[in-house]
Amino acid sequence: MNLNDKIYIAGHRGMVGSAIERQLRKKGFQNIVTRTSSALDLRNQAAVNEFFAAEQPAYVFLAAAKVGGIYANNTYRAEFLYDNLVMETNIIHAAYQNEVQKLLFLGSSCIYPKAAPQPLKEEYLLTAPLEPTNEPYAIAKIAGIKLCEAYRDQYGCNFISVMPTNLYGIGDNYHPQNSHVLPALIRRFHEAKERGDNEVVVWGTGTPKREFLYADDLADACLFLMEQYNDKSLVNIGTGEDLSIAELAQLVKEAVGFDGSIVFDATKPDGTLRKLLDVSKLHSMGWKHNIELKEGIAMAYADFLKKEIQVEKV
Ligand SMILES: NC(=O)C1=CN([C@@H]2O[C@H](COP(=O)(O)OP(=O)(O)OC[C@H]3O[C@@H](n4cnc5c(N)ncnc54)[C@H](OP(=O)(O)O)[C@@H]3O)[C@@H](O)[C@H]2O)C=CC1
Ligand SMILES: C[C@H]1O[C@H](OP(=O)(O)OP(=O)(O)OC[C@H]2O[C@@H](n3cnc4c(=O)[nH]c(N)nc43)[C@H](O)[C@@H]2O)[C@@H](O)[C@@H](O)C1=O
Repeated sequence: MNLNDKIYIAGHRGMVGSAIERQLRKKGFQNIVTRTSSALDLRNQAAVNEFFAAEQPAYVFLAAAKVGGIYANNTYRAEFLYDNLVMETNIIHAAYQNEVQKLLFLGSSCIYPKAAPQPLKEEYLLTAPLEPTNEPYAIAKIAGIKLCEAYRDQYGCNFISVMPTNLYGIGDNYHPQNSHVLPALIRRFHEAKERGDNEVVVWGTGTPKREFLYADDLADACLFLMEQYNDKSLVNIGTGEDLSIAELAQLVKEAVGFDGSIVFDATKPDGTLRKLLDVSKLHSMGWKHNIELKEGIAMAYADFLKKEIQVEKV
């Protein structure tokens, strides 16, 4: 990518899109095109075609999606399938028609089979059934991967797919039900501390294990791959380290400074028991994450507090 190339970030207001924009601007890229979802609904094929024809971006980061945690995925199953299928299909087809030089598609670690061996290697895709709570989202993401592969095979498009692990960071979604576990726990422990509660409820048994990557590290890896990687096969992006939800809850409790106890609500779903990514492919290319979990949680909590103060002021 040259510094004056036109780059479109789909989903630039989201946690990942905004981190990609920060990284690009830090490196001196200025010719960045963005649209909010109200200015351009990416489910509208005619509007997407019109946008690409007018703007003619050279590079595309596809970070727009319907995103959420285990409850949202399991509840809004139709939206997670429909919105994601339509958005990625519209963008990938328009990128082909308008001769975009390179496109990076963001998938997710949930595309791998529920019972796959750990750590999850890229070649485990489509080898066994998926986790039921997020099957619609995973099917949409797998379709996105297959679109990138098919447009490469048939038309020679340089479209690549990356599979991030669970992410967190600046601008995360703190919705009490729809968010992912890390922002949900930051909010729940913080509110419990403010109210002086004795306990905090954590969903599930606490035994599932998850891997967490700070969004700015993910953005750095996306830029690295946009510059360096031109192959058909997917690339996992993570830290290669995981911990149990009970251990994560303890870390968040300490970061927030909550004194009470943690209780587990086993009536809530655990989801996949483990989904640790094998990141040896990315490491062998020379990329490794920078921000460790404890430091990242402290930064995410600081961002949460800043937003909470802003909301109080309005
Ligand atoms: N968060 C995570 O833990 C993980 C995320 N990912 C992937 O990373 C990518 C980004 O996720 P993340 O940043 O967390 O998600 P966010 O929910 O923070 O951001 C999603 C973005 O998508 C845009 N968007 C949603 N619907 C539409 C629409 N109909 N038309 C136009 N834009 C739309 C939103 O735009 P606007 O703000 O303008 O409404 C928003 O900026 C996704 O592909 C996700 O699947 C992968 C693994 C884990
Ligand atoms: C990124 C990834 O995100 C989703 O998958 P997930 O990894 O299961 O995501 P999660 O963050 O919501 O939960 C992780 C674990 O944590 C537990 N848990 C405890 N307490 C809370 C809690 O308060 N909220 C949430 N959400 N989970 C909680 C929860 O029960 C589960 O065991 C996918 O649907 C899919 O979209 C995807 O790709």
